[in-house]
Amino acid sequence: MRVRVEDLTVAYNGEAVLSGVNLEFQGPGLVQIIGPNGAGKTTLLKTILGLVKPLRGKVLLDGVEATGRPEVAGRYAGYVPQNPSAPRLSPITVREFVETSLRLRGVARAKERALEVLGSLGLEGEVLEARLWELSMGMLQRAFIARAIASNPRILVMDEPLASIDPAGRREIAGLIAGLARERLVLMTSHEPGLLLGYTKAIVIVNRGVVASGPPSEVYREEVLRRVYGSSVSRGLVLTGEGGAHG
Ligand SMILES: Nc1ncnc2c1ncn2[C@@H]1O[C@H](COP(=O)(O)OP(=O)(O)OP(=O)(O)O)[C@@H](O)[C@H]1O
Repeated sequence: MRVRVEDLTVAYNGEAVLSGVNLEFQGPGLVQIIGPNGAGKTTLLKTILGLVKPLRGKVLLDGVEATGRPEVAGRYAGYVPQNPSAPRLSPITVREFVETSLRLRGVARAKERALEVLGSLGLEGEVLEARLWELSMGMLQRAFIARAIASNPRILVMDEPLASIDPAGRREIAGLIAGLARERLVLMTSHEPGLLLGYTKAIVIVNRGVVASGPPSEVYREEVLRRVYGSSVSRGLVLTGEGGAHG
């Protein structure tokens, strides 16, 4: 479980949003990608997943080139997108959501596997037959995590999984993420890195490029953060993770 990004430059409509990005992560463990709004965090994740094709550079997942190739990246990495949502009134149930994704991948015993993975995330009993769109944000996040890990990818990519969830639910999801990162490489973006700091092996600060990358003790320091966030650090939004700095 290794992610390597080499000399990545990504542009939208001719304007670079990430330039000269070089990163390497080895799992298992949790990597938190932080940075101001519009810094390019989601773009970095989508490029790692092959969903965005860079102008220049390479993405290697376990040594296999996945640049601009979501069908290759999808064999190595599961993805929980930002603000997961289900179309209102859609009839799909929680169980079907995960089971269908496994069937599409040709996984045998899809129903059993779906129930197993949903159960491991605390989704069981009546909730399995609830419509996806009826779930609370915390439950919906769990269903999307279940779908992302159901086929056992070695890498899990999550885009702001703690956003839009109430504080109690956020602590529960943070606990789940810490557990998931024991067995796989988890890359997540966050505006609240403080909540999982004790479980984090590396922090990457992105601001249209990589500003800093390394263990929290080296990177998650006021003097480094102040360069990127300016005064919001002194208001405690970033250092404590308790603020409302959502994007
Ligand atoms: N599909 C797109 N087409 C054009 N511009 C885009 C596209 N996606 C993102 N951008 C722009 O690229 C920049 C980086 O966006 P990105 O979503 O990667 O940032 P982010 O760090 O994830 O932000 P946030 O914390 O607000 O979610 C922003 O200026 C955004 O407006």
